[in-house]
Amino acid sequence: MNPVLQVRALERRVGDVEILRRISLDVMPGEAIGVIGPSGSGKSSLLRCIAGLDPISGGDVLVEGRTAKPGDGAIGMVFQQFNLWPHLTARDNVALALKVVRGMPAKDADAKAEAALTKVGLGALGARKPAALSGGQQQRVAIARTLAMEPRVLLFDEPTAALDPELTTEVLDVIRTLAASGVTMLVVSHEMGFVASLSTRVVFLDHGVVVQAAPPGEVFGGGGEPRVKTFLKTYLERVAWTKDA
Ligand SMILES: Nc1ncnc2c1ncn2[C@@H]1O[C@H](COP(=O)(O)OP(=O)(O)OP(=O)(O)O)[C@@H](O)[C@H]1O
Repeated sequence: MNPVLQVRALERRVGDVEILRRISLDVMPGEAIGVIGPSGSGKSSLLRCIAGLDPISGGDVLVEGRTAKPGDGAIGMVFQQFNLWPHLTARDNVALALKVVRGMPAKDADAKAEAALTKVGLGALGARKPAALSGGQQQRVAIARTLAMEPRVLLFDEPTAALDPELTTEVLDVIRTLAASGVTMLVVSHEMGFVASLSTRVVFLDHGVVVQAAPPGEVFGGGGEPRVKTFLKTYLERVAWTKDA
């Protein structure tokens, strides 16, 4: 089997700051890669470079063996902010790019939008505008919008960071369902339990370098690199402190 996504010696520099340093990663079809690491380690930058949103200074990003180009639809990205059009219904938000970018006839685009909304559990709410949806539902519309474009790889950058804790579960459940159905994805998240249960592999970044890329059992089960262990220890202490507070 060939990798869907190949990241080869990817570098990103801004001025003399090295944000990503020769990152290489092959992602096989159906893999769910959890990307973790300290704040500022380069997680968002990695996803943005893969999606073609940030310019790269060196290396390659290949999707199914071809250089990915921004806007070719091979890679889809879901952000922390949902970025929905407030004046459009959920269905129209999902259908817009299909009509405008893909030139799909309105009837087909609407049917595809309905199917994508159903996949994220919002089949009944397509006629609502964002203001009439919860934050979790709005993020699910954003996921449906990306799914409708049928990308080969789906990137999630902190998809629940803007949500109240009680609304994160529904979004994480949708991502879990997509992963279980074989969608190839990379997920940046600070929710370690979620990353541990979702990922086929976990990539730990620090200072723009991949410190460890291994199955979650290895990374979270005490087999981690020293830097990873320190990070997880601090994370667990913070979670325990938050629970006690
Ligand atoms: N356009 C830019 N110009 C200069 N520095 C940048 C730029 N974009 C990102 N950086 C720096 O690159 C580093 C990595 O940033 P990035 O947002 O990718 O980290 P992150 O791991 O996603 O952090 P967080 O977990 O806090 O979201 C940070 O030190 C950041 O300040």
